[in-house]
Amino acid sequence: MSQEQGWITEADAKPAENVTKLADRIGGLSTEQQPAEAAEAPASSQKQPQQELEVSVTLADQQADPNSPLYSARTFEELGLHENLLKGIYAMKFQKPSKIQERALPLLLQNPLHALNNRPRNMIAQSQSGTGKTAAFALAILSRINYDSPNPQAVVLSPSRELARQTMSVIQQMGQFTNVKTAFAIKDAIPKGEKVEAQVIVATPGALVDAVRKGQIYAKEVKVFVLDEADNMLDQHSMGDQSIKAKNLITSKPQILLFSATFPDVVRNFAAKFAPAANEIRLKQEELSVEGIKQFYMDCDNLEHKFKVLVELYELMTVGQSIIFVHRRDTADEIARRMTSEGHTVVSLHGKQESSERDLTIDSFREGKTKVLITTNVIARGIDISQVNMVINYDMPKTASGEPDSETYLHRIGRTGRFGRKGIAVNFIHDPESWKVMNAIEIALKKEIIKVETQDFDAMEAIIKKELKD
Ligand SMILES: Nc1ncnc2c1ncn2[C@@H]1O[C@H](COP(=O)(O)OP(=O)(O)OP(=O)(O)O)[C@@H](O)[C@H]1O
Repeated sequence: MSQEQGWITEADAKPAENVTKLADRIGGLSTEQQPAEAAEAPASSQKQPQQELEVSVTLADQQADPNSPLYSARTFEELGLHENLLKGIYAMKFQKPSKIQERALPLLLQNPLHALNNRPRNMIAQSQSGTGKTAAFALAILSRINYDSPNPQAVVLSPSRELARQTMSVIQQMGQFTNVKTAFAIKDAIPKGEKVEAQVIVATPGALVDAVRKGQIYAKEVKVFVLDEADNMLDQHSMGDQSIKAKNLITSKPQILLFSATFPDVVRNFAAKFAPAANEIRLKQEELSVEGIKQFYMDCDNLEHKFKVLVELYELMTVGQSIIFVHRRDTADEIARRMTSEGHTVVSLHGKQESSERDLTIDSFREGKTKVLITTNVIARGIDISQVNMVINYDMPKTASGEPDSETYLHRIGRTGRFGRKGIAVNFIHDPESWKVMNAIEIALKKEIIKVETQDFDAMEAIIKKELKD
C-alpha cells in the first residue's frame, strides 16, 4: 500500500537496509558534531521528493487493500450492531469499517458464555493514528447501555479537554438515533452542587475523580470504562495516579477498554494489570507509521533561523491547516506573538489558558476560521481535524526526562493524514540535540525522515502542492 499512496521512498522499498543506514547515522554522530555537517552525510537525504512517482489512491481503494489499516472484509451490518447505530454510522458517511473496528467490535460486544466474573472481557487495542479507534469504543458503549436507566453506565477518560469534547461529539453523532444522554466531567463543566444525570460521561481524570468524590457522579452502575490514549493515561509521569484513583472509585467492576496508537513496553505490563485477561490487538513497531504522512526535516542554523524558516513555510501554506508543536507554553505564545506582529494570523493553545479561551481557540481552528495553531503536547493526541495537512515539530518531542519521545512524535504527526488522507510532517533541526532526537526517533520507528534544504522553498512548495492536489 505504501508504494501506491504517494512517493516511493527508499524507506518503503528497503526497510532493513534503511534501518542499518539510520543506525550508522546515529551511531556515528557525536553530540559535538554540527547537525548541518552531519546532515550532509547520508546520500539518501539529498533525494528530491518531488521527482518521485505520484499515484492517487482513493479511500475505497485503501479500504479494499488487505494491507491497509483501513481495510475490512466485513460491512458494518455484519458486525452485529443495532439498527439505530447503523443509522448513526451512515449519517456520519462511514461506508465500511476500518481494520481496528472490524477486529475490535465483535470482541467488545461479545458477552461471556460462562463466568469470568460473568463480565465481558477487557480489551487492550492498538491501531495507527486516524484509523477510527473512537468509533470502535463509542459503538461498544452505545451497544451496552441500558437506555431505560438514567444512571452513568459508561465513562471515557481523555488526556485533554479538547479531546474529551471531540469524543463526546463523536458519541453524540453515533448515538443520534438513540436517546442516549451524555455529560462532561471536565474542568468548569459541572455546576457546583449539581448531580450529573447522563448514561455516558466523557471526562478528564482529575475532574472525574473530583466529581465522583463529591457525589456528583454516581459510579456504581458503570459497565464500560474506557481509557483513550491509554498509554498516556497510565503513565506514572503523566496521568497514571489519577487514572488509578478513577478506576478505584468505579466500584461496579466494568469492562475496561484501553485504546491507543502506542503502547510502549514500560506501560504495557501495567496496562495488562489495569485491564486483566484482556483481548489484545497489537501492532508491530514497523507498522506504527501512517503511510499517508510523509516526513521531512529542515536543517536550520540556529533558533532565529528556525523562526525565519517557519515564517517562509507559513507563506507556502495557502490551503489547508497546520499545527506547530513546541515544547513550552511560553514558546507557543512567543511565536504566536511574533508571527502576529509580522501580520500573520496564528493562534496559540496550551494548558495555562482558561478553559473558555481554549474552547474558543480549538473551535475556531476546527471550523477553519484560523489556519495555524501553535501548541504544546496538550493536543498532541487524538485531535481529529481532517483539513490539517501539515504538522511542524518546531521543537522535537522529548520525554520529561529529556529522552527522545517517539510515541509523542507519532501522535503529533498523526494530527494529519487522518483516515487515508495525505499529510506532511516537517521537523525543525537546529542543534546537535534536536538532530540526536530525530535520529533516535527514526531508528525507533524504522522510518527515514527526508531532508528538504532550508534554502529550497521550491522543493517544499512542490511537496505541499502535491499534498493539496491529491
Ligand atoms: N469506518 C470509517 N469510515 C470513514 N471514516 C471513518 C471511519 N471510522 C472513523 N472514521 C473517521 O476517521 C477519522 C479518524 O478517526 P479517529 O479520530 O477515531 O482516529 P483514532 O484512531 O482515534 O486516531 P488517534 O490515534 O489519532 O486518536 C475521524 O474523522 C472519523 O470520523
